[in-house]
Amino acid sequence: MAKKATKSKPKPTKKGSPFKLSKQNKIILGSLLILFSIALFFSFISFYFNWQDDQSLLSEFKDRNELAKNLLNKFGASISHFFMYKGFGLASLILPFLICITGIYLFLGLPLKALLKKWIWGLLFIIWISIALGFFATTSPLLGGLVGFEMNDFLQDYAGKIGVLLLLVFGLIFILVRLFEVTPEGISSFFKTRKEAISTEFKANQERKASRKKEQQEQEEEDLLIRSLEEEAPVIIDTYTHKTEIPHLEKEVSDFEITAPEPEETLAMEVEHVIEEPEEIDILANKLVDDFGEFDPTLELGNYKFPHIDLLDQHGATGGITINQEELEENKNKIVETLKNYKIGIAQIKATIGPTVTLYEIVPEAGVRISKIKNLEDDIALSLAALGIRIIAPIPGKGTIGIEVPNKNASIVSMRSVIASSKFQKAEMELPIAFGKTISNETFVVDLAKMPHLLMAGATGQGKSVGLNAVLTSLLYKKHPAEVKFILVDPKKVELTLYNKIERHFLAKLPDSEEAIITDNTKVIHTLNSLCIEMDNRYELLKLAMVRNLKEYNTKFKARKLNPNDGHKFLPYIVLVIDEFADLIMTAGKEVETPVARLAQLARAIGIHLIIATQRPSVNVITGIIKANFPARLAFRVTSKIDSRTILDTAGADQLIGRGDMLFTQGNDVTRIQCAFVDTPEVAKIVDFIGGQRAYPDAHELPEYVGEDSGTSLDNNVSERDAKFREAAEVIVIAQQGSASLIQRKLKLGYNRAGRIIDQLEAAGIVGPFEGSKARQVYVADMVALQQILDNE
Ligand SMILES: Nc1ncnc2c1ncn2[C@@H]1O[C@H](COP(=O)(O)OP(=O)(O)OP(=O)(O)O)[C@@H](O)[C@H]1O
Repeated sequence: MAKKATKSKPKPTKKGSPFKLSKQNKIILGSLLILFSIALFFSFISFYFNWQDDQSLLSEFKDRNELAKNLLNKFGASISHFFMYKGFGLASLILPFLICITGIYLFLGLPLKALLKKWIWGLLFIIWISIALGFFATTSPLLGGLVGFEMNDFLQDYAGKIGVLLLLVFGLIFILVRLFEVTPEGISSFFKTRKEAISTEFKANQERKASRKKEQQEQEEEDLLIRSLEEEAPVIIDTYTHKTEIPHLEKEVSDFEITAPEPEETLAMEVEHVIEEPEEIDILANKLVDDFGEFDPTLELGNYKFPHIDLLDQHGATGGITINQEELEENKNKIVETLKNYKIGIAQIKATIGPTVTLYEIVPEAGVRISKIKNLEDDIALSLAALGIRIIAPIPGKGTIGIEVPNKNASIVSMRSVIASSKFQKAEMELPIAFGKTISNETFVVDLAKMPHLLMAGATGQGKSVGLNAVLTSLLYKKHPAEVKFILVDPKKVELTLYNKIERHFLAKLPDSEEAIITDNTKVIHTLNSLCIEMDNRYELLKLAMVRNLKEYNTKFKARKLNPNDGHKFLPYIVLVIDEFADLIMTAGKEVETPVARLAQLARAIGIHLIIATQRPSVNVITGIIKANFPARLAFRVTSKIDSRTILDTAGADQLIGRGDMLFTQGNDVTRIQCAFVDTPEVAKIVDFIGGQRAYPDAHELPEYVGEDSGTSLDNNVSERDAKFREAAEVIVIAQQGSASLIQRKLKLGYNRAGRIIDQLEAAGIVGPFEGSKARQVYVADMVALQQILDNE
């Protein structure tokens, strides 16, 4: 039967299991099972009364003249004979119940998972009862059935009667403890509750008696009062009589209190396990999924084709790394020689050849102190006379010392090779990024969603832009336009312009902006604030959906458990890429830092990830608050040790050789990677390929952000002046230099606000008009004059 049902399931959904039934089939199968179980039940019952008469007919099943006495005739007699006589005896009666419950579950479309447990327990019960009946009711073997009889026979041959009895007791304990969760505490608390119930009942009885007695007395008093009234006696006497009676009653009550049970020291609690009922919403969602399949966010661009690997070039690196034995030998000798000069003996040396550098792993002789080698780092590098030597003493978790020496002929790691690698292709990550290859020539793939934000730094010309392109290319190769959106900030205006072609596929922008790629500072501030609004909105949606992160939210939405009418929608990941972050921080200061820090702190759960690149990794660009929220850092070659420390918290990035040689850290370990190379024409080919396909009507729209009024009026309106106006005026007059950046620096203000204050100073006649690249003229000579002007206003 079940087989039939499984065959009738041509579900188009991607993930649906082949055993899934449609709603209609479930109702049909469910009702069939319910009716079958009823038939089974009646045949079993009837079998007990008629089995002796019907037994002779079993062999004459086909003979239509012979009729069985079983309520379901020959069918009933045969099936009962099979289950009750040849099977489990009386215990078989559980079977119709199990079948009936299965039918009900199917009929109502309840989740079938819970059934499995019922069946397992049901079958265990059947076996136990059958053996128990076989054991105890030896005179009527029909009770235990053939199975019960044979099993007993078998077990008794090996364990004897006592053994089987003990086995049965154990089975009973097992069932009671596991199924009914009976515990010694539970039993004692059951008896205690019974005891309590009895004593409460007893107490209540006594109280009832007492109150009846009291009522009687009151009645008598009343009668007395009426009588006394009739006799015109003073009322007060009766009140007294009334009162004196009360202590007597109270005493009686307090007598009962002695019989009450003492309070228990430990209160045993029975925990009732509730079988989870499917929620109304789940039933509806299951029905929707049954009828329409899971929600597919990619459906709108159902024909979208992912870029193919041939869009990327080989860059001549077809044969992988070529090993130059001579070079290896030469370097080894140099290392041994150099260390010998410093009286460091080597016990063992091993080389791992990477695409750009070779790692020589050294085990020093016993007794050599690692700190000695560490102190000699610079001298060793000098003696080896090669650029880009990095000494790792010791290699974390290995107990060896590593010396990385650049190869004479570095091989390019092509983007094509890392994209084609099985590690990337099979990566089960939300936002997989193939950065390049490690020193041991393994493809290095990480999940941006787990990072969750990335800080990139490197001096100019060391491969930062190529690195950014590698990140974007990885995501373009793996993600559908519905799943991820980019926000690209490119103050240099040239690096990321290419991506304009995929605006309507992959980019997100502010509602009123024309260009999706952001190049000016005001727009960046608006976009960052808009992203903060998006973040808050997403958190609200997550809260409503009662989930903790974007992945759970989208899974729930795909399973149609969230109603789009309540504002729910499929939420794509948003990746914000900011190139030249230093430039932005210098011009916009806190106005950029605050939203970036806020996003970095909070946006991880809701799928907004930040990638920030900067040429100058100085502390005023990568401030403490930003650094603290960017655990993943990527350093290309930088110019100084200090820069390396700022970005990685350790030296080393200053020792890199450039051209995509980089260090990546996501916590403690620092990994040296050769960044995959993807050239601009390749990126152009990829974006052309994607851009040439059908797109969404517009770029993904971010929420609208209404910024502070940036309009500048030259009205000298004192009441509308900025709160920092006076301080700014003092700064300008003291410095005798009318520049907005001075105000920005001294008062730690954002670009916009400083600009507004300068305009107000101009309106107040303190500074002159804008003069291009020169600073404005200051019209007030000193603080006294300024004081006068401001006081006269
Ligand atoms: N992974 C790499 N493999 C091989 N060569 C590379 C790699 N990355 C960069 N290069 C070389 O270095 C040059 C400069 O790289 P890139 O333009 O990425 O530098 P940059 O750090 O972005 O510079 P800027 O900050 O001035 O924009 C490239 O033109 C390329 O020749």
